[in-house]
This record gives sequence, structure tokens and C-alpha cells, in this order.
Amino acid sequence: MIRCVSCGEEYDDDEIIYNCKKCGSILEVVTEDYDIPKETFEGRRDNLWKYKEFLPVDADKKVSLDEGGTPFVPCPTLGEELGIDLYVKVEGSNPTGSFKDRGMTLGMTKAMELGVDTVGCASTGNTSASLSAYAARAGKRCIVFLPSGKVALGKLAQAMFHGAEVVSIDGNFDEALKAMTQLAEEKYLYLLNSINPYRLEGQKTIGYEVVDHLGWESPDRIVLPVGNAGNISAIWKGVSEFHEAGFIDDLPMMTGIQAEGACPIVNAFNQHTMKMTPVENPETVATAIRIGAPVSSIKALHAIYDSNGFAQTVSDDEILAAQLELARKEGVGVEPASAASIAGVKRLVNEGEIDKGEKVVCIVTGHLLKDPNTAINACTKPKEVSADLNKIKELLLNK
Ligand SMILES: Cc1ncc(COP(=O)(O)O)c(C=O)c1O
Ligand SMILES: N[C@@H](CCOP(=O)(O)O)C(=O)O
Repeated sequence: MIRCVSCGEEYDDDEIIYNCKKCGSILEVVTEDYDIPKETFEGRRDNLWKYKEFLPVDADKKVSLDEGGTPFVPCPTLGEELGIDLYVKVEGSNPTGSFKDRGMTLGMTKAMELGVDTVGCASTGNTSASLSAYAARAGKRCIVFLPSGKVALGKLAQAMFHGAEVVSIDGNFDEALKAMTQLAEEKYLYLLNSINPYRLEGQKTIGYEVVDHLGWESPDRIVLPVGNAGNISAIWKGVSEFHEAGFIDDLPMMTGIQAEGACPIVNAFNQHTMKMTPVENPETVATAIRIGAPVSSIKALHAIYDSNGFAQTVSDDEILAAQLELARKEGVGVEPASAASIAGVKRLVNEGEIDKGEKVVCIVTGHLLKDPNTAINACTKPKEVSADLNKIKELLLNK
């Protein structure tokens, strides 16, 4: 069953619907059976289908590239510097290099169940990269709208290479999503942005995996970048479900980080309101979260308020510095948006919002190679030398 998060109106699973017909708000899938012992998952392969009893599609008919089961990596150097117990959940290790694959395996499996022939999305890059791969796997037509000139190279290459029909929109992501949503409402295609509640059912497994990694305990805090605001909502749903099922006693403080130039959720949080006012011209180096009107703002703000969490901005300089630091001190390569989580943790520790000794899990959402241009621009150019050993030694000595 699907339910409106605002008025509670209920809809059947086989109805293709993105907003409540009664009040216009967004929808969620209702998990009905919590009577499953956690031992059920023991000995299963480490991917998100390990938790199939909590997923609202038929796992035997899944469209899958073996997503989920991503590395959970301690960060002792950064953690010690900050005085916290820090971990990163490396979502760049998913098949197309971002957490979106978790959503797409669910979304595409649902698309097959519904019998649709065309799928689509608007994207700042990763959603389109993922959808195009899963559509190729499922043999479906795929249409993606991208904001012209604002998509990182790796992501654009993926969407094109997997055979999506890529349309470059002369406008920002929010405008592209509006146009794509209208197409979906006219039943031209099945929309697989995160307004689709089945997408988020896949992404909630990040929350499942974090507590599973920690030996069925909740961390004190989960920190992640927020753009269209689906992921923070999904992870909160995941940990809340495992709490409801009795697998964990506590819940994490959900902490969302946005770039200073694209921070409608942080603005709402600072005003203690549920009302998100869109940012007209969002701008940030972290193109993945260059979003001014997040569709899941209601769910995200609930996640933050209900978990006693926090929302914080970081500057582009802080994002780029954190990206480099994570790569050089811990060996973990992530794209700029993902590094916003680390930049946010640093700020919140310095401001005393995160306590010393807290167990903090940052969700690093996408791989470094998604945005090679930004990575290369952050480094000094390689030195050039002929293949002469003496010259090479001289160069290395004059480091
Ligand atoms: C790498 C990356 N990180 C973070 C986000 C933000 O996630 P959400 O839109 O679910 O808030 C996105 C896309 O939106 C992304 O591609
Ligand atoms: N960063 C996203 C923006 C769209 O988010 P979605 O979760 O609603 O699909 C992207 O990669 O396109």
C-alpha cells in the first residue's frame, strides 16, 4: 500500500501515482510486516536483497546489478583529529558508482511489475547514470533530462553510453524535473526520480546496512549531503523500520548537509518550520546537490526534527578541502557532493554541535571518478621529465 505523508490517504500498489490526489503531498510505501527475526538475514549475500522481506517487490523477479553491501570504512586519522568515532559508508562502490543504484533496482523491478515500456528522470547526473544502466538491463526505453552544462563528465558519459535518450535542458535541475514530471503525469513514461516512493524503498537499505555493520546498533549520528532530499528520508525510514522491528534500541540523529548556495532545507530548519522556500538560482561546485526545490522536503524535515538531528551549510571551499582530505588521509575517493558530509562534520564538531566521542557515520554518496575535472583541478599538474634515470632522480630529489 502507498500512503500520503501529509493527509494519510491510501492508494493501491498497482496505481501509478506520484502525488496525493487529495492534498497534493508526497507518498510513501507502507511496510506492513515487522514480524521477521533478524536472524533471517544471516548467511545471505551482502547486497540489499539480503533484506528482501522488507522490500515491497518480488525479489525473485528483480532487475539487479548486485547493488548494496557497500564498504563500511573506519576513518581513524580524521576521527582522531576531530575527537569522534568516524566511519564512512562508501556508496561509490555501487555498480554505477552512487547510491542511486539501490533506488533503481527497486524502481526498475516495480516498473517491470507495472508493465511500463518507458522510464525517465531529470538529473544532476547520478540518477540518469543509474537509471540508464538499469533500463538497459531491463530492456526499457529511457529518457533523461539534464541541466545543460551542469553535469559532471563521468555521469554524462554513463547516461550516453548505456543508451538513454539524453535531452539537454536549457534550465536548472528543478526546471528539468518539473518538465519531466509533467511528462510522467501525462503517462508518457514512468518517473524514476525519488518522488517515486519505490525508489526510496531501495535507498532505505543504507540505514539497514549501517546498523547491521555496527552489530545491530545505531550510530549516534548519520550525516549526509542533501539535494532533492530523498536519501535522508529513505535512510530515516530504514532505521525507523529496524527500530520498529526491535532490531535496534536507539535511533541516529539524522544530519543533513547542504551547500551554502543551495540550502532550502537548512533555511527551513533554521526557521524551525516545515515549510521549505525554494532557492531560485541554486549554485555550488557540488553539482549533484545543485538543487533549489527538493521534492522530499517534508520527509527530510520530519527525519531531521523527529530524530533530534541537525541541518547545516558548508561552503564550496570547505567541500573541496574535505574531498581532498578524505582522499589523502583515509584513501577514500568521493565526488564533491559526498564530501559535503565530511565538511559538515568538521563544522559541527568545531561549533560544538557534535559531541566528542560520538559515533558518526557519513554517507559518501558517489565515486571520485564521477567528476574527474573537479578532481584534476584540485591537484598540481604532474611534473614532466624524459625517461632518463639521472633526470628522474634529480626531479625526485628537488621535490
Ligand atoms: C552524489 C550525490 N550525493 C548526494 C545527493 C543528494 O541526495 P538526495 O537528492 O537524495 O538528497 C545526490 C543527488 O541528489 C548525489 O548524486
Ligand atoms: N542528485 C540527483 C538529483 C535527482 O535526485 P533524485 O534522487 O530525485 O533522482 C541526481 O543524481 O540526479
